[in-house]
Amino acid sequence: MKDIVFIEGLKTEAVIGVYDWEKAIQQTLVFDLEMQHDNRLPAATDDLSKTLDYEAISNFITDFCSTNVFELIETLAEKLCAELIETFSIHSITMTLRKPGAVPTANAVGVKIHRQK
Ligand SMILES: Nc1nc2c(c(=O)[nH]1)N=C([C@H](O)[C@@H](O)CO)CN2
Repeated sequence: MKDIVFIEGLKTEAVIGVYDWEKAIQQTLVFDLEMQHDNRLPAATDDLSKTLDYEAISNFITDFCSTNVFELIETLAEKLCAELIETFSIHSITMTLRKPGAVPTANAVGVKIHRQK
């Protein structure tokens, strides 16, 4: 089963970073998510409650980022994936997390993880 629900380019603000100056500011993070989900049941029933609600998940991510402080983006990605899997009963997630301001000479830096229930 290869169906997915995805979220692309979700921008959030977070206090994140290893250096002291980073602990006093908000920085932009950008998320891409691919979540495995059998889309046949929601399609057959036309019922939002049978699918992964990308709006609810986006709001959850935004809220998580604004209420948690970490040094590494690895830690944020790991803990957020665990919470999403538990809260929304997600079978598996591939999460790409970019920190656009971190290395001005790079197009993008970040992490990509895949986690399963
Ligand atoms: N693999 C990582 N490398 C770095 C991280 C990180 O979270 N994961 N963080 C930093 C600093 O916080 C950086 O973003 C400041 O510009 C450096 N390397």
